[in-house]
This record gives sequence, C-alpha cells and structure tokens, in this order.
Amino acid sequence: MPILKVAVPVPLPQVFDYRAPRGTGVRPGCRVEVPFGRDRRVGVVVGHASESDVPPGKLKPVTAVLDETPLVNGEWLATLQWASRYYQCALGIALETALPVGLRQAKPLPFEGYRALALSAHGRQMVSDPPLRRGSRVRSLFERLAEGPVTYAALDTDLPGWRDSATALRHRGFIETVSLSASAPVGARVPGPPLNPHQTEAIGAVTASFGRFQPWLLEGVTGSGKTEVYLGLVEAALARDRQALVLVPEIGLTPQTLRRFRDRFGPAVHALHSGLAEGERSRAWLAAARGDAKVILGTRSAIFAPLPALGLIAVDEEHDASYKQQDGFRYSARDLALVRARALSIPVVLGSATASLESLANAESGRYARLTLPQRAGAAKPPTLHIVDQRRARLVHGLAPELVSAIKACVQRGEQALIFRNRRGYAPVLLCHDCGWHADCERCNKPMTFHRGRGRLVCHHCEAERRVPVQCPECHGPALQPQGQGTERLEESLGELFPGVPVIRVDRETTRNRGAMEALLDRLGPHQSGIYVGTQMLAKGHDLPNLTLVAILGVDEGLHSVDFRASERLGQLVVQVSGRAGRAHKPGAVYLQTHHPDHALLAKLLRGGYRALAESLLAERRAAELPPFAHLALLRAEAKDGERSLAFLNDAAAAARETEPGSLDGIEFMGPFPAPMPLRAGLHRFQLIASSTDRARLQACLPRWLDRIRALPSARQARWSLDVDPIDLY
Ligand SMILES: Nc1ncnc2c1ncn2[C@@H]1O[C@H](COP(=O)(O)OP(=O)(O)OP(=O)(O)O)[C@@H](O)[C@H]1O
Ligand SMILES: [Zn+2]
Repeated sequence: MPILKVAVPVPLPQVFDYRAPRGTGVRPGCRVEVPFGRDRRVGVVVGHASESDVPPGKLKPVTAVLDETPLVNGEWLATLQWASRYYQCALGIALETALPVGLRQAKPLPFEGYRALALSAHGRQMVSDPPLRRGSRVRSLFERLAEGPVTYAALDTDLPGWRDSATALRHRGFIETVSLSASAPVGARVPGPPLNPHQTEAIGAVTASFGRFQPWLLEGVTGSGKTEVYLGLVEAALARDRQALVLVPEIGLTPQTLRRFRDRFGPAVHALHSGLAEGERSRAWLAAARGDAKVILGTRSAIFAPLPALGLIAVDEEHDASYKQQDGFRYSARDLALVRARALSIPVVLGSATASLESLANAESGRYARLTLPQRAGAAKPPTLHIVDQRRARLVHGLAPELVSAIKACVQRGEQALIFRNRRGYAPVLLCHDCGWHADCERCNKPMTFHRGRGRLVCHHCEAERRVPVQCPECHGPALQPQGQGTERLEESLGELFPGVPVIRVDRETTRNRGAMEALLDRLGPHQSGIYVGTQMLAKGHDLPNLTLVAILGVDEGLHSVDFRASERLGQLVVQVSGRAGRAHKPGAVYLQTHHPDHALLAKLLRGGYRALAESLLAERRAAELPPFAHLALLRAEAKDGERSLAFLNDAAAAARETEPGSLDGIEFMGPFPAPMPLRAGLHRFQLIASSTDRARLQACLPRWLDRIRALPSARQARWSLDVDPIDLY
C-alpha cells in the first residue's frame, strides 16, 4: 500500500504516515490536507514508503491533495529537516516557522499577481534588429513585447495562439515570464554609480565563483558601498538566469532599501518579511517558488523562501543579532545561508563593517575567502573619533559642555547631528529625593522607565505598566525626580538648548506606525540643519548626506555587562553608529561620552578601529574556550517557584551524566546558575550550559540528552527550552 510521509505543523518531532490517494502520484514537496486528532491540518509530503509502523486499519487517508506540482523542492525539504535536527526543534514547529500562514490552510492559493511575458535582458539587446522572420507570428509577439511586458490575459485576447510563439522565443532566451502587480513599476532600470576598483574587484571575485560553494566575507567599512556590491552581484546572477536572495537585518528592510533594489531591477524584486500582510507574504513566497521572483529581499525568515533557481545568497550586516530567532525554532538565518549555499553549490556573501567574531574566525582559518572595501565610496572620508570624559564635567541636561559646543557649531554650519542613546522613555529611573525609594517592577526586580508623555511607568523587560505616582509611596514626600536621560528627555532638552532647530526623535514609540520611520527621516531636507535623537533604530543602514556629527551617550552600561559577547556588541554598535557621520562630501566627527575614557575597549577602538578590537577579543575567546572556539547549547528554565527551575536543571545535569559512558567525552557542563536576568515577568530563571570545542560531539550528544530530559518528572514543573548556538545569555 503506498504511504505518504507527511510533515505536519504541530509541536511534535516525527513525520506522520497517511494512506496515499489512489491513482495519483503525490510528489514530495506537495501540500496535502490530513486528518490530525479531531482536526484537519495542512502538511507537506516529505517522502514515500511502502510500509508503516501504524497498523493498516488505523492508517488514515489523506483528505485532499492541494498541489499538483511540488511547492518546495528537495533542497528546501532537506534544509528544513537538517535545521530541525541541528537546532533540536520538532520538525512540525520548524515547518510552522518556515511556511507562511496563508499556505497552511486548505484554501485556494492567494492571488499571484498577473502573469505576464517580457523581453529578457538578452531579448532587449535584439530589439533594433531581431533575428526573426518578418511577418511571422513569433516576430509579432516579439515586437509587441518590445513595447513592454504584456499579461497573459491581454495576449489571449490580442494574439490568439501566442503560446507556441512564446515557447519558441523562450527557447532562444529572448523572453521571460514575470509577475505584474498593480503597485510595482515595470522594467525600471536606474543605473548605479560607476564602481570603484575595490567594488569591481569584489564583484569580479564572487562572480568567478558562481556555480560552486564558496563563502565570502565582505568586510567593508561603513559607507564603503557594500550595497552596490550586492546590487552588482544580483545583476550578475540575473544575467545567468538565476535567482538571488539578499537578507537584511530586521530594521534594515526599509522602503529606502527596497526602492534601491526596485530602481535597479524593477518588479522582479519581492520583499519578504514578517511585517507583510499574510496574503502578500504568501504571494511573494509563491512567486519565489515559481521562479517569478528573481530577487528576494528579506529578513530572517526569508531564508526559508523556496528558490528553485537560486544562484547567490548575500547576508548584509551578517553580525546582526536579528538573524537568530530567539524563541520556538531558534535558527540562525546567517548560518542556514551557508547550509543552503553548500547544498546548492553557490556562493554566499556575508557582508559587514563589523563582522562577527564567528565569521572573522572562519575567515582566518581559511574557510571563508576575504574581500575588503577599505575606504568609503566616492569622496567621503572616515569620521574622526573623540572621547569626551564626563567624570568632572558639569553636564548640561546630561551633555558635557564640549559636546554641547560641538552640536551648536554643527547646526550653525547648517548641518545635522545625531544623538544616540539606547534608552527610550524619559528617564530610566524615577527616584524619591527624600527617602531614596525608586519605582521598581516587582515582576522583574528592575527599575521601571518613566515615560513622561504617556504619564506611565513602563518595565522594559516585561512591558508591565503603571500610572506615575503623584507622591512617594513610601514617605509620601512630593520630591519624585527623574534620574538619567532617555530619548524622550533628550528631545526635550535639545529643544531647550537649541531653540528653532528641529529635533527629531526616532525610537520604538515614534515609529510605531507603518512608514513613520521614513517620514521622520524625510522631515529634514538634504540641506537643512537639525538634530536626530534616537535609539539603535538609527544605528545602521541610513544614508543621510548632511549628517556630520554623531554623539554616543550611555555606552558605560555596555562596559560592565556579564555576557561574554557584550564587548563585541558594544564595539559593533559604536562603529555602526559612528558610520552614520560624514557619508557624503562633508567630513564627520564622532563624540563618545563616557565615565571610563581609559577603558581598554575604547582605547583599542580609538587606536586600531574594529579590526584591532576584534583581534584582541578573538584572542580572549580562544584563551577562555568561548565561541567561536567552542560551541554551546544553553538549557534555560523558568518557573514562578525558583526551586522548581533549579531542581529541573539539576535533574537535567544528572541526566547528562547518566548517558552512555564515553558519549560525553569532550563536553563540559556548566551550571546550573541564575540567568543574567534572574527574575523576569515574575519567573525565576536559571540556565545550564553544555560546551564543547568539537561541534560534532556536542551535536551527537544533544538528542539523547533531550530524550532523557523530556522524560524527567521535573520537566513538567518548569518552562524550559534548549538554544543551540545561543547568541544571548540573557
Ligand atoms: N562607486 C561609488 N561611487 C560613488 N558613490 C557610491 C559608490 N558606491 C556607493 N556609493 C554611495 O555611497 C553611499 C554608501 O553606499 P552603501 O549604502 O552601498 O554603503 P554600505 O557599505 O552598504 O554602508 P553601511 O554599511 O554603512 O550602511 C551611498 O550613498 C551610495 O550611493
Ligand atoms: Zn517587569
């Protein structure tokens, strides 16, 4: 009896067996509707079998076959299965993450845009004198398409029998099928700037590796024109009739970025990110699966786009933490980009001005080939960096006088300044001046942030909110005072310090609505002076030509974090924020205000830039056997009753020791110990780390260890999860 193996989006690790419908050969990659418990679910066929462990009487039949041809191919299924094993995540959950919601329902496929024919790049070269017999039907179709893309529907009415002619033209590579949507401009091709020699060299090197697996680390200082390199590579992929996937960080996929790609490649560019409406997301996904979407520009989850003709993957700002999913299916899109590239024998380009230590180590060991853009593109120069010692300075609204004068001079020159402070709200603490009481979140044991405009105290760890008390709840004194500066307060102070100068705040509160960020960044014209104040939303990707001064406040918190990645993160942030200054013709300056002007990290950045800092951090990691020189799996547990999470992790550690002798050689278990944030949202949190310098050994032990963990009675007393290659210890 033919049996279908079906992956079903439910939190269970196995695939399920169903009886195949009679007479039809349902291929792997097709979606089917199957009975599941009392419900029906839409799953994906991953394979066939002739026998099942389920007794024939109990084997249920597939209720409907939803796709005649596979929606995803073997490479896609293999990647998903690999990822589910590697990240120790149930295949069903992985599938749920990878498949758009719209395709998990047994409904007709969403509207796919208008299918249309268009001349290919090759065809367009023939327009003046096509090698086609005059008066032939093939020639008439060609001439019609030379005027622009035409939908199938229009061709059906205008040129009956066009399909045979289309086949002939397609064979000669003169035409292609495109998808026209109402909003996308058609065939736009704005040429980019002439490339500089470094860009040309990078594009040449990667292009020469088309058709084989080759990872590239593209290290380009901020403003060096990395995006132009991606655009050039995408163009080269398209010329070979291949698809290209470009991943950008969560906050990097702005309309500005999308416009840059659409200007170059027209409607063949499809965006894919979690902010899309479900219908749009499914449509882009399907366009990718059919090969109509030639360029996919997306965030983390776009790594799961099915791309049958994929020729190139680029990962921009590869160090960005948003490539790692932090719950459920905890995959790294950057790392999966390498897995897919290897499976498809294609190059993958990881680009950054501040590459992750993981990627730098891979480049040093020779696994990745290195490309460098050492200078800013065009005429721009790197910004100068000044450290402002705030220890003895008399601060004005939290700003050192030296900094205030620099901002003043900047706006008087008619230029723009960016004040970076990674703290939204008015003030991080609300303190009673009489008795020392301050507003804490009881569920997190951390100060609540004072949001003055909303009149609320908000916990930034669990989002708990309360009204601002009018007097101190302890001593009933009236002297409640905001301590420290958040972006909201800085906006107010800068307005007072520089009357008449526009001050624009960019943080999560002011950019809540769709398009708000763009609107804020468009408020100042390219020749207007003004001040931006904001959080890390302003840190990267933006290209503001009149911005010449960047001030960085409050980095000191990052100098004292317990996370071993804190220094790497801080270095990246400082360099990225600094990179916003002086990107066009005018020179830029960066002011870093700190209580620790002599801190080793800042000294290294100042003297040798990110490269020097990264090298010394790598040496420290090597000595301490920390990633990238060791591989980690982090078991987190949390419960209302702290004893329960601790008891569970103690049992889990014991379970590890009980696994077969020898299987734990080379694996070290650390903990359990309290999480860096030991209490959050009322839950007590602990963690246990498994670490090995040998990735394969760690991988081999995890499934058996997890089986034992799942069987522990204490596993039902706490909420727990396993994070393979964690990037945050929080
Ligand atoms: N060859 C070139 N000649 C002139 N200008 C260029 C060239 N390449 C890029 N530019 C311009 O330089 C600016 C920075 O380029 P781009 O945004 O590609 O840099 P990037 O390396 O991606 O920057 P970042 O990582 O800092 O966001 C843009 O305004 C871009 O149009
Ligand atoms: Zn809280």
